[in-house]
Amino acid sequence: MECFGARNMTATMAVFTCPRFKYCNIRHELSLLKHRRFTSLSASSSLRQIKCSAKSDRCVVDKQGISVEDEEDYIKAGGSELLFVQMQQTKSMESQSSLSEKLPRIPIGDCILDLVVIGCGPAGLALAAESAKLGLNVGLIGPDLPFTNNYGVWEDEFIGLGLEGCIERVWRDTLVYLDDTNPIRIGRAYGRVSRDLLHEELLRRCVESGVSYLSSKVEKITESPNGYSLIECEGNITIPCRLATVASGAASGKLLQYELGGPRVCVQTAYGVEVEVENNPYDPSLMVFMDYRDYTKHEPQSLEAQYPTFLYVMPMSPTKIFFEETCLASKEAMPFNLLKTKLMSRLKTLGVRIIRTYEEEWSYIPVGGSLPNTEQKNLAFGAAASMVHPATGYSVVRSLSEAPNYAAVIAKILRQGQSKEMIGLGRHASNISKQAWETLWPLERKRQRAFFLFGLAMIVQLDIEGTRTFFRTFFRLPTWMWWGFLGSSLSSTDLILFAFYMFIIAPHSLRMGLVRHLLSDPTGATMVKAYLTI
Ligand SMILES: CC(C)=CCC/C(C)=C/C=C/C(C)=C/C=C/C(C)=C/C=C/C=C(C)/C=C/C=C(C)/C=C/C=C(\C)CCC=C(C)C
Repeated sequence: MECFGARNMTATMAVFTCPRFKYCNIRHELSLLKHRRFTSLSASSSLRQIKCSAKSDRCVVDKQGISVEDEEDYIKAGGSELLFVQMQQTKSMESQSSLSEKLPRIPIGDCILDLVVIGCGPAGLALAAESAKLGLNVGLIGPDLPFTNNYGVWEDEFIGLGLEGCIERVWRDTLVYLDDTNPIRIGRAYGRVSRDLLHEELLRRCVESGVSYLSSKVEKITESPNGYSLIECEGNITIPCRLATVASGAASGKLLQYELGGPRVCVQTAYGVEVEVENNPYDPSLMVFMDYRDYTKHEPQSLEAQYPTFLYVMPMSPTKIFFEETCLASKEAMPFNLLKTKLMSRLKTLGVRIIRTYEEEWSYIPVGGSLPNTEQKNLAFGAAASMVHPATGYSVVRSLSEAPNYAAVIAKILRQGQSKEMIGLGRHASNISKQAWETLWPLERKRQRAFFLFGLAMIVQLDIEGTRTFFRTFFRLPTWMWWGFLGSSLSSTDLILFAFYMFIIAPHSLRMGLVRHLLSDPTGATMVKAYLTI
């Protein structure tokens, strides 16, 4: 059982995670909470949260993405604003196999693993499997948790990864509504990933390639006198390895260092429900990527109006629908109760009547922020390596598609390192991780990211009308441009073309906004600098 604290938050604050909620013991959690002295939680609010947390899976980070497990230590370190990353409720994950049952246990003793991957989400499992396939002796460490997210993907991208078998539902076309007139037809099939099938598939790859596993939480990574990484886990277990890669999501700050003085972290927040409804107004054969129509007509000054949100709709059948009210990005996290209120009032105006709720989902995705410090020996992958697309919040496809190449580079540097160790240069060999970091974040990728961060900073300052104008222009770009933008496949040169194209087709107000933003926002100067760096 792990326990996390939070304060300065809205009514539903993060409390703890419970690996497999069926084993929860509420009394035990209460005493843990008291022990950890979460002074800012009143008894009644704790109780309410414990009840809901007994069915949830959450984790706390501060604004820098640092995982916080002991509030007192955190306050001593000068932290103040804690936020939770993600919370899932009322979901059934029983059908997913447990990693401990399927994978052999990491041998504890003198054995030195080639690579330890920390974190058992899609990025961690994919990297562990790909690395072991190349002959490395790979250990995976992290809590044995099921996948809880509802991932949505462009079908073509998942086919490209050979993972089409994990898509549970495909919509042949996708719509974007920006106003009450005709929706934009995207002309691209979208799919909902079955979290159970994806988990099974990635686990199967780990089993086949010989990954070993330890269900534990990593406390810290240190270095032994002979240059090995020591993965210190709870319960005084230490696993030695030649290289460690942290893939435990956005809250991995405790195990990694990030560049100082980078752009601030923004947040994508969403509240979703999978429900049985009456009067579904959406065509069940089409997925709605973004419905930015405003049904609530909030006062311009109201809090609701300050956060432009859209509805993301996946009709699973004519009556069973997944609705997610989403705030694409904001400087401060949009309170979840507000997202829920917005969703319910939108559905009411649409005439949708909920007759049964199957699932509820809260999603918190930090976007933007700093890159990991690429001088450090420990590597990172997935959200821990800042691989989340800053302007969309998507990351799974990028992690899955980059895993084979990243694994190949890790295997190569470990082989090079091995020959140096053999001739006695082990400890003095130059930082063997540098090549891997450069594979993940070469200059070209940094330029692209600087461009995305500029776009993100632009989006977060737009009001609802500005947002609609922005996306009306974005979706009028040539298809290859906006497809490539969303899939992070445009080169930095393509992105310049993209910017000029967008500028040319944009209405006057947006053009002025783009130029103003370029000249006045710090991300504009950073982007120009990144483009000029060779
Ligand atoms: C659970 C989970 C995992 C999740 C859930 C949540 C959700 C539902 C989500 C969803 C999401 C979405 C849908 C998203 C989407 C997104 C998008 C579409 C985005 C887009 C973006 C765009 C952008 C940013 C753009 C940009 C642009 C730019 C930057 C431009 C620029 C230009 C310029 C600069 C110009 C200049 C010129 C001269 C000066 C001449």
